[in-house]
Amino acid sequence: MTMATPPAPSANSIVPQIAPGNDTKLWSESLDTPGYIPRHMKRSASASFPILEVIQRLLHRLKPSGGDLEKILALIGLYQAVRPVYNHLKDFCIWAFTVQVTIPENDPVAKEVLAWMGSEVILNSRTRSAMLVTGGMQDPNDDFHRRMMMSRGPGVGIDRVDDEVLCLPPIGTRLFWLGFRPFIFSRRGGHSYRNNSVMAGNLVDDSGQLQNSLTLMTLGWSLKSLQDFTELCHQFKLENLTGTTTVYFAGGGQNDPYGDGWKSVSKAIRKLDTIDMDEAVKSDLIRDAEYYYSDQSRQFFADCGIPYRRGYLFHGPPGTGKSSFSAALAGHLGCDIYHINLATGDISDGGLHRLFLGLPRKCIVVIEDIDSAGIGREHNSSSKPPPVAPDLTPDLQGMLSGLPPPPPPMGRRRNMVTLSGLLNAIDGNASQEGRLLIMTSNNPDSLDAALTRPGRIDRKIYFGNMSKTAGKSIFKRLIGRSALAHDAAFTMAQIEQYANEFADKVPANTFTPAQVQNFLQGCRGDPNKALEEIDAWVWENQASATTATKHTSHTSTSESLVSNP
Ligand SMILES: Nc1ncnc2c1ncn2[C@@H]1O[C@H](COP(=O)(O)OP(=O)(O)OP(=O)(O)O)[C@@H](O)[C@H]1O
Repeated sequence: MTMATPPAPSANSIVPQIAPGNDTKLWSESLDTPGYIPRHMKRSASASFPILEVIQRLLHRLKPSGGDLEKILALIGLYQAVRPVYNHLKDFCIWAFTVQVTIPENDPVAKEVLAWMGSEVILNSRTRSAMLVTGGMQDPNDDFHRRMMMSRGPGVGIDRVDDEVLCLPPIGTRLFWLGFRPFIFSRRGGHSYRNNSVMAGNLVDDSGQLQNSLTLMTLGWSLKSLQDFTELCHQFKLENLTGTTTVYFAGGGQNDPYGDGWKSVSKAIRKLDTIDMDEAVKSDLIRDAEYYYSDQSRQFFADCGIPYRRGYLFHGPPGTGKSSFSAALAGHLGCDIYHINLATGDISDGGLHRLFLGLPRKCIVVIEDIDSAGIGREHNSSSKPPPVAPDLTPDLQGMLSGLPPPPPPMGRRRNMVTLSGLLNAIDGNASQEGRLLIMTSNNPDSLDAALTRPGRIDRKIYFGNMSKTAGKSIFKRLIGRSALAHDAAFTMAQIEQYANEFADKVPANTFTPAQVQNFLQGCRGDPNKALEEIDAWVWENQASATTATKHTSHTSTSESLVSNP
């Protein structure tokens, strides 16, 4: 009798794997159990979601009985039912008992709020998160920026003197108190541009929330307390930012497709006495600007119903101090300066209008090199159409004269701002009042008369080449000061004499202050080197300077188109 032996399993045959410690019966039972998850799948799920592992272990330890499970499920159900009620109640309370304001982050007010929050809340409390912003240190003696630096933060020992590291509130929400009043500050970031719409130049996401913005909320029924808070932030900036001017540049470019933001940087104030120009013209202009911002003048504009605006045109060769004087004037008046460069070609009419809408009431706006922005006479609808070939038939001539203007030459971008767009932005009905507009130009004759008419431009000031007096003063500033500070061999009287000699050697009204400044910088504070090398420098540069400035060889002059009221 032979016993039938079961065939030995071959290496390729499929044999059910039995987990160690389980017998075959258990294995086959569990396979039939509804909802059973094989162990290897559990393991890979736990590896992907470690939280599942934690929950599984917790449940295993608690071993909830059927009753406990019911209670847990009931609690979850209750939470789900109560949550919408709670949300509605919360929304109602917010609506009924609080006031809030939203400020786009590119608005100057937002910068003031962020600076106050950074200094008074973030650095003054046991904060656990902050946003650090690095920028070039403009003035190492600037007290405000040192106060805002991380070195002052609790427990942080960074003491950087080369770079400025500002500590600002991070994205998120923060509660703080001003006296007995609670405030909620929220800072919202931005997402991709793709799914956003634009509202008044700002990005809005799908839920209607303004991106890159700040929201301030407090208890009450009137916005007064929030207005008071923004005023406090403004005062804080004025008190702490003494010695600096905030310079804003119109955004625009690949990273800012709407081109409507202001980017800012803090700079040490340039003093007016470092600008060399005709003293009479300079002081007349300063008096005019001071008067414009006086209460008396404000009242005059209001009483007469005249829009409260003033405009200057600074013209003259490049490097004669137009931009430098504008910056110094802003520092003198204690206001910020806003630069717009239309020649870059990436600001549209709409973008320019929004830029002007975002200006504060007291500021200086500089539209640089307005002639090179391509908004000349050719854009004026009243200007003559370009001549068409006389040998064409009258029909063809008529067709050609109606064609749009030809594309700009290769390498030059077509300007996106039109003359009417510019005029509308600077003094249209919706345009902001209170600003002092300065247009700078190297070639004012090419400007459209509409742009420079009285009311838009109230004063034209010519910035010319360097006079003898200016030559003396620039020598004393760039060479004399440093020589006196570092070399005891020099006396004031000697420097005065050297300055006179230097001024005599540089032909008057021939070179721009920028050219002479460049030469003197190369002398590294050495008066003897400056006097030794100036003759050769003049000889080398005079020919080109004379050709370039043949028509512009006189110092600053002022033409008052409209006298100040
Ligand atoms: N009148 C001046 N007094 C003192 N410094 C001057 C003067 N003019 C020019 N400079 C110096 O020359 C440099 C260029 O000056 P700035 O940019 O103000 O000239 P600009 O007339 O505005 O030139 P552009 O027309 O090219 O904008 C600056 O560093 C400035 O310090």
